[in-house]
Amino acid sequence: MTGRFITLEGGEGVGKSTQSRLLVDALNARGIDCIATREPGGTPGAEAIRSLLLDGDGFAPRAEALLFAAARSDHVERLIRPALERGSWVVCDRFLDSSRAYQGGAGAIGDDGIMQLHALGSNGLLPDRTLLFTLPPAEAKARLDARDRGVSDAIGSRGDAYHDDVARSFARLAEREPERFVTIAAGGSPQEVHTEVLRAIEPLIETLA
Ligand SMILES: Nc1ncnc2c1ncn2[C@@H]1O[C@H](COP(=O)(O)OP(=O)(O)OP(=O)(O)O)[C@@H](O)[C@H]1O
Ligand SMILES: Cc1cn([C@H]2C[C@H](O)[C@@H](COP(=O)(O)O)O2)c(=O)[nH]c1=O
Repeated sequence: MTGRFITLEGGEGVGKSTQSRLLVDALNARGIDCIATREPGGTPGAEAIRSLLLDGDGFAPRAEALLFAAARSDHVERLIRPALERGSWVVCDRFLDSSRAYQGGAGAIGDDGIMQLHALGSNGLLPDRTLLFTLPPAEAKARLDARDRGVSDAIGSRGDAYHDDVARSFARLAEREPERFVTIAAGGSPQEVHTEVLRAIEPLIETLA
């Protein structure tokens, strides 16, 4: 029996980490073995790459895309695939679609380039369901200001035009793959958004019955 692989995607500060925690707790409460993880990160090597990518001065565009793909490769091989193979569900805060939106669409690499890296690095693993959270930029900014008090990392600190492009790229991906993506308006309370998350995941839970 293989587990299910769920990813949470969207721009900065839309509530992915909050919803990841609520979802994992809800699945565990239903008796479904489930782990939470994140990208870039999730294994010691990938967390080390995360620090290089986000805490330093940044990289040239191709090096940046390769580093995200390398972190993902280690994460998939050492954590995600083994968990799925033993039947555990995996909830991942960001995955491939972040690379497609940030480095592919908004960056210089393009979608084909990101997908080639993913085919080589992670054998093309795709999630069973991807939840795309959307929020007007001003609301996301207010949440980030309250959380981070003006401090942001090497990618979060890119300008509004870049982040607008990221949001458009995510929307295009969701439009192209409606069988995998569910878009969720993230402007309600955490509990209201969580209700929509459960609605989106219910079909996967029903496959267990
Ligand atoms: N539905 C919500 N309503 C109001 N505030 C929220 C909501 N969801 C999350 N927050 C708050 O907004 C901030 C950002 O949320 P969170 O860290 O979950 O977002 P994120 O998408 O994971 O951010 P990042 O892209 O930086 O990783 C946090 O302080 C969190 O407590
Ligand atoms: C996986 C992934 C992430 N990013 C960017 C998006 C964010 O700016 C950071 C991650 O920070 P968070 O607080 O954990 O959301 O990294 C990216 O550009 N490409 C990717 O593949």
